[in-house]
Amino acid sequence: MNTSMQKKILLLGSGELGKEFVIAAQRIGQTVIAVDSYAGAPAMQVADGFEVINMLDGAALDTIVAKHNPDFIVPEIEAIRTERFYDYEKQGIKVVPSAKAANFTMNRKAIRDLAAKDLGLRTANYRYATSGEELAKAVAEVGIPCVVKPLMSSSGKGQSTIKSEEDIEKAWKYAVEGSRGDVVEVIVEAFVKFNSEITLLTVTQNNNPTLFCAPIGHRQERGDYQESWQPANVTDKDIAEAQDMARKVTEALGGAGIFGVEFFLTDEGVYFSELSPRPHDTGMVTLAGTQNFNEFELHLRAILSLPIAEIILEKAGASAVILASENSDNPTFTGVEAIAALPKTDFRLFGKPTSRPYRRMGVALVSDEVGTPIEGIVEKAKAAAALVTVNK
Ligand SMILES: Nc1ncnc2c1ncn2[C@@H]1O[C@H](COP(=O)(O)OP(=O)(O)OP(=O)(O)O)[C@@H](O)[C@H]1O
Ligand SMILES: NCC(=O)N[C@@H]1O[C@H](COP(=O)([O-])[O-])[C@@H](O)[C@H]1O
Ligand SMILES: [Mg+2]
Repeated sequence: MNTSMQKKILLLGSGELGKEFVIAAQRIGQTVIAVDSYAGAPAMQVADGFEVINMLDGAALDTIVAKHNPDFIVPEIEAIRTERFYDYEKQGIKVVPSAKAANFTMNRKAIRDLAAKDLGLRTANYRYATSGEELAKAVAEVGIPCVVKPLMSSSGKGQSTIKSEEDIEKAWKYAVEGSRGDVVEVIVEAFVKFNSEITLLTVTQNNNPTLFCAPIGHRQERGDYQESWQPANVTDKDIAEAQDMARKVTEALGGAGIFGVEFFLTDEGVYFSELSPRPHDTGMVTLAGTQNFNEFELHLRAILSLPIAEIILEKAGASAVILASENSDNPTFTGVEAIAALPKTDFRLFGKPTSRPYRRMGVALVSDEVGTPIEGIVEKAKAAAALVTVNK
């Protein structure tokens, strides 16, 4: 029997999250083939091999799965022909965290219906629409203000808030343009007036109990995260409620790996929003050394069925994004010396070969002793990120 710990991992999606995952995997001798729709993607720069394909093309996926015959398939983005995953699972390949988890979260409808209808979790009131007319009817039902999102999108792409009836047509067009898959359908959610929002990193394991990280707070603009911090200030009651919901939804999806479960905290209690069956962008704060294992190391350990004795909060920390402002085929950075000179501060530049307005190109990371007021750490991270400029 081959008891080699060295496994072959096919990573589907090769952005900044994938890059850190590959680095974690390389450190313990794993082999990773990184896949994305363009060459030179961040994770490809550190992987053993790479493939450039359209991951929504099932035949193209089949070809590379057959070519590499991996032990594990690790999805890193949502827009993948995830229906194929059920077959790969039948062939004996481990899909992470499970074919069902990747397939259900690719489409907001599947995961929202599972959470709200099957599991009875508290969510914003919602409807679906497949045309501008249906959207107008849906908006009338959920009420204004409301949020419109393509069923297949992430990082806020195609998302807008309807504040009056005049916004409906614009919201429909914007959602169709921002949709990533081939599905022309949107979800309309009642706007939740939350006090704050959190990501609860939840680690499901093959032979051990589910573990939770300290909650991560974050602030979003245009549906995309700007700063995140850990630990977030959350009452014990809200934590218990969020953990209970995270446990229910991750159990229903199955498999082993890290999940980023997103919640809104309101005066009426905790609302489930959505989840990533993989490391979460707001979880990049763990790269500041806030925990004994960062979110990428936790994902890897769970996948390989390596025991995780405990997750310890070792530092308080914050991350702030470094965004591009223009299109460029050769982006460069200024201010790197300035950020490097700051105490208790670190940074990542992802090495994305091109830039576009608002594309995330790097992240600033600040940490301090547990108990240090988190607001001050977030301000430091924002100031650090602001030192770095992406030039075209
Ligand atoms: N119903 C809602 N009420 C209030 N705010 C909302 C609602 N839905 C989304 N938002 C805001 O927009 C942000 C992004 O929404 P959501 O997480 O659904 O988008 P996404 O495109 O899946 O983003 P990502 O892939 O980065 O997680 C939320 O974190 C929240 O700040
Ligand atoms: N919220 C999801 C998320 O943060 N995903 C991360 O962004 C990359 C895409 O970036 P790009 O659009 O700049 O190529 C993805 O590959 C993943 O690492
Ligand atoms: Mg989200």
